[in-house]
Amino acid sequence: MSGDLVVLDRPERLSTVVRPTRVPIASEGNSIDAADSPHRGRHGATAAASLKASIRGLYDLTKPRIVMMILITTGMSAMFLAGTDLSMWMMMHLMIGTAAVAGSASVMNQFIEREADAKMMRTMKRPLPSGLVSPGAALIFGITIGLLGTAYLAINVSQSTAFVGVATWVGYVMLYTPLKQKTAWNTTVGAIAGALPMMMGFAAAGGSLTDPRGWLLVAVLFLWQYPHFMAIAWMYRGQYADAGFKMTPVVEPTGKSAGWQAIAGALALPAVLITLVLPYNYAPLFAVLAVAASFGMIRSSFRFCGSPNDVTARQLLMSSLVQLPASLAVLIAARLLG
Ligand code: HEM
Ligand SMILES: CC(C)=CCC/C(C)=C/CC/C(C)=C/COP(=O)(O)OP(=O)(O)O
Repeated sequence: MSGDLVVLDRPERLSTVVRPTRVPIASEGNSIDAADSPHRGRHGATAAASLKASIRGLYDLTKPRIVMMILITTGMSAMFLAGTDLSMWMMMHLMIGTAAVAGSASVMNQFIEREADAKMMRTMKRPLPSGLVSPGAALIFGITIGLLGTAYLAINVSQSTAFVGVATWVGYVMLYTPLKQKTAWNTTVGAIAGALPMMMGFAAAGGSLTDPRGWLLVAVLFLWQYPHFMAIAWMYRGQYADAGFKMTPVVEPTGKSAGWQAIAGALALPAVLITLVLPYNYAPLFAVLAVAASFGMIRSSFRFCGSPNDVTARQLLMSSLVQLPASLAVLIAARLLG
């Protein structure tokens, strides 16, 4: 999910073990052989550098940027329900537990996709295809932080939060990830997994899993992912096809289907936002703000659908990255000021 830097490397450098003799330049996600290093012979320094690089590789496997985005959306959802009653201790526990479970999901996703990731320029520098981390180490790490994170949420936040976390993990790792190679419907399943952390935040703030407000919050993030991901899927359609991923623009190359899906998500989103702000004071004002926050992404979706190309797709991706924080800000403002 992240926009990894692509540094040239040989994809045939696939490895099944962490290579103790290689000193990777972790910041570049690249690596060089110890034999090339001027520090050859300084075993302590070499071992320390190798350990540091392996730790950095495990950290990168968690996809820290998507974890950060998930934490922001989860936290905003909790804030929307709790308002000024929000407990900072609860938030801290929610962030720690959710980061571990979401990080685990990303590690497992890359463990399963390590061969496909080696075929895409966008992902071939990741820790598994580049050989920085062994599949065995990734598997143990992913399972360990997933179990610890789930237990942490159940003990320190609530059992319902932990339950939704597990459902999200299963949806992402066991459904979305294998479906990417089978059907373009994978995006719908991935969007459900991407949106469920909203329900984790809602449940953490004391919300019931049957409260429609929680599901409206889930719907916000679910719908947003269509324009967000259709733009990305168009830009990387060649790489996705090479890696065997059946994204919409791969199976329907005109881009029209991707365009219509982007439009549908972009248009439905403000309707859900308006429904959420209706109960609060100044609802008409916040409804107008919700439409204003959505306008750029709606316009970009129509432009993309009318003429699917790399420029309109990039504009759509950019507008999606503005639209999400703007929408969340409108919701929080309605809750706190309305
Ligand atoms: C079906 C679900 C999703 C898919 C398949 C997806 C995929 C991606 C991909 C491949 C990129 C990299 C684009 C590039 O390299 O140019 C990206 C970027 C991004 N995504 Fe998503 N995403 C999804 C859901 C989400 C969700 C739920 C969030 C927020 C909670 C999110 C936030 C972002 C952000 C902020 C970026 C830009 C920064 C970055 O590259 O890390 N995405 N997404
Ligand atoms: C709390 C918890 C368990 C959260 C996990 C949910 C999660 C990580 C959602 C991310 C959304 C998503 C489908 C991203 C794309 O992955 P991708 O595999 O298509 O991205 P890639 O091609 O960059 O690997």
